[in-house]
Amino acid sequence: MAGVDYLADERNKAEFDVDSMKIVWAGSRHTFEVADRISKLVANDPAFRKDDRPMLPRKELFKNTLRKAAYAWKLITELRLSEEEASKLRFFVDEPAYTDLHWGMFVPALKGQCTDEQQSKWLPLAYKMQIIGCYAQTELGHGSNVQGLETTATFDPQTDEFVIHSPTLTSSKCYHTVEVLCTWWPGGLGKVSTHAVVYARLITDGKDHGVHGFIVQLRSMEDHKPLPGITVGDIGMKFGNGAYNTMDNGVLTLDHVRIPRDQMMMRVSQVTREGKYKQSDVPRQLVYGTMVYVRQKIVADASCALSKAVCIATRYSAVRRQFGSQNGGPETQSAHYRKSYTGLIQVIDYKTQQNRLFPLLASAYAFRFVGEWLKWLYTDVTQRLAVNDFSTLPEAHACTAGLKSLTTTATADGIEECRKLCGGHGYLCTSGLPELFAVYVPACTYEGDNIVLLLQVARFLMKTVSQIGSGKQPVGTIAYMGRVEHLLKSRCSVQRAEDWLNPSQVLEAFEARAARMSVSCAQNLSKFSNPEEGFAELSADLVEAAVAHCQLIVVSKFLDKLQQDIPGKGVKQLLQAVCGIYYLSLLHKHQGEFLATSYITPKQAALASDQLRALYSKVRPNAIALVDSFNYTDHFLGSILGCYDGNVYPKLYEAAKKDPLNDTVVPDGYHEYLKPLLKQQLHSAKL
Ligand SMILES: CCCCCCCCCC/C=C\CCCCCC(=O)SCCNC(=O)CCNC(=O)[C@H](O)C(C)(C)COP(=O)(O)OP(=O)(O)OC[C@H]1O[C@@H](n2cnc3c(N)ncnc32)[C@H](O)[C@@H]1OP(=O)(O)O
Ligand SMILES: Cc1cc2nc3c(=O)[nH]c(=O)nc-3n(C[C@H](O)[C@H](O)[C@H](O)COP(=O)(O)OP(=O)(O)OC[C@H]3O[C@@H](n4cnc5c(N)ncnc54)[C@H](O)[C@@H]3O)c2cc1C
Repeated sequence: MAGVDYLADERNKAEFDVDSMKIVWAGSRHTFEVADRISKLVANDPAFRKDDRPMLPRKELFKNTLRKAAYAWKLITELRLSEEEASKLRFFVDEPAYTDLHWGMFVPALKGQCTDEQQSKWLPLAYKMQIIGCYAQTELGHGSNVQGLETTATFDPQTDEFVIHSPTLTSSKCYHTVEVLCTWWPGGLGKVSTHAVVYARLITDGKDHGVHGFIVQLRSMEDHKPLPGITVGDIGMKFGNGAYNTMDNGVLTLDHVRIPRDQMMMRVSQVTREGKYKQSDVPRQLVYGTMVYVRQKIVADASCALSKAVCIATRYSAVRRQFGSQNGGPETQSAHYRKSYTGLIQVIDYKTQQNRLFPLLASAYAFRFVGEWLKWLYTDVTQRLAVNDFSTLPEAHACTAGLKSLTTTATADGIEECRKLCGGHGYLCTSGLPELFAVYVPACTYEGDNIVLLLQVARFLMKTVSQIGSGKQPVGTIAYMGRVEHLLKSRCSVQRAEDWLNPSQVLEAFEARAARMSVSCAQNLSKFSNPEEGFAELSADLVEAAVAHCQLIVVSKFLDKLQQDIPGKGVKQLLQAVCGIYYLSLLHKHQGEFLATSYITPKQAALASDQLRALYSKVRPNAIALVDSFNYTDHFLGSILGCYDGNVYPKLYEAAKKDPLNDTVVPDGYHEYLKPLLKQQLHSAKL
């Protein structure tokens, strides 16, 4: 029944203006309009079909990705799309590809790590895609420990070149096999990139200056073959069908490969013609600047991935019915469902479903707003760095690392929860959820393992606690530590469930919990004579303190957002309810910490749960409208369960018919393997 909207009744229940919410979600009217136009352009172009991905063999899958990326580039140039429109187009094509690394890491590395002169040489080539680049940092043996990288870049003053080399060791520990220390993992490296930013230990005159970035040409611009000394290829299939296998993550060995001296990225430090090493007036950590940039991008991306999963699970939860009476259904049902499902309960009305789904819906909004704020913080730190103000760099590192960790962990777990919320059908590839999970879950590992990153936050917290009383006033996201004395002794004043809607009360609860956990860790650390030993021993507690701090940031940025002027009927009220669900569900989940740090009492925790349930009821009639506000096309969602019109069952049935296994009624292999087996059983039965 084309044209029927099976979710129309749900949409009619909305108590807020969806068009206004769409603009809040997008960030501005302009961003909304660009996204809306470009997403439709992609959705309406059959060249960007993606429903066949789980079925394609790797080679075909990869070739398809190359085709789509080339076609996307053709559109970008022919339609003269702006940088913003082009990046939206790649986003809505929704297929991991070498272009993510080219635009997402290679270009930012050139911008952040190269001198102006170097940028004027390399950036125009990269912008026109006359060269394609990747970010080659991780080695087979070293990922998290960047300081431990073993590839070397040795300056040769005779020729004014660097010799880049991946060492090969014969390891007796490894059953006498050869252990190759190569670059391993970079996306786009395996089959596509012509160039790479390679991270290697800089050696001049026998002295090791640590890890620096170098621009290395990998492949011939004539025939795409690897240049002399370079061995390069794909590292093989990764988790899931389709999924991240569209990406050519690669392996690279460099055997005494020579590059000109001016291909060392020289913004942070330089090597002169005479081979002298010079450090600019900027902190060495700026070599890690590209990672800070990408972590900030990943936080913004988390809300996209989580909102997709939540949109699918919410729409399907309104369509799906289980149990209930056969006689007389809720009056809000559409004619179609009244006829076939009279009286059955929509699974979204089960409180247990709401208790799993609505906190994820709220997290998607929370991550959206914290992502917006983090983008601001990143822009701010970049502007400060340009005028040699490095004061906010440690906070920017802690925020990007911590929020990357928090949001990607919650999003990966959230996508899997959405799959379960969709029952059996969630396990079908046509639900879109298995592929979404498989593509998303490595975000917990790439750009810094999430635990390793939380430990960086913990170091920042311990440093801040150790400076309390020294006269150095903590600022920004850590300013609450300046009020630590008050936070250590204050008590929650909540007396009624509604008191949990008071923003200043909520903020103090999250601040007190975070401050108390950090101070407790610092006190325990001080019992160790060797601080590094203490840090290692207490690392599990430190990670929990870091999570508490990061959750405080997300909550406070959501509350800040609500202080702004938000136009549109009922929009602000709904966002207040969504925000309440976000922080109260966190409070409920981490009740043990709020209670153990003695800021709240068990009675106040119970009142928080009462308020949370009340907010579920407030959000329930608005749930479909809240996910419609993401403004996702059916193409982008890539899910039958999440389709806009809710007409799930016929679509599932049709899609199943199209599975290659159903091309024939009798399967291939019947004559070889099934028939003889069945014959044999028949024979023995007769005996
Ligand atoms: C599906 C698509 C999603 C896309 C989303 C959108 C994104 C767009 C583009 C992305 C496209 C595709 C996604 C795939 C990309 C994946 C790419 C990669 O994975 S690249 C490789 C990334 N590798 C890592 O992240 C390694 C992790 N390790 C580290 O970062 C560091 O080594 C460390 C943080 C663990 C620190 O190590 P450590 O040895 O303990 O410390 P150091 O001595 O190095 O540092 C001392 C000092 O420096 C401070 N520090 C550390 N890092 C930074 C930093 N980045 N910025 C500023 N300061 C930093 C640290 O705090 C210490 O400070 P002190 O004051 O001395 O305490
Ligand atoms: C899909 C994908 C794409 C990638 N793309 C790129 C790319 O484009 N370019 C690139 O250079 N790299 C890339 N990588 C590599 C990625 O950045 C690293 O895998 C990542 O930084 C984690 O490092 P690791 O693999 O060494 O993990 P490990 O550090 O070996 O982690 C293994 C375990 O040890 C734990 N651990 C490690 N150190 C500590 C510690 N100090 N304290 C406590 N626990 C610890 C971790 O928590 C984890 O549980 C990619 C990886 C993936 C999966």
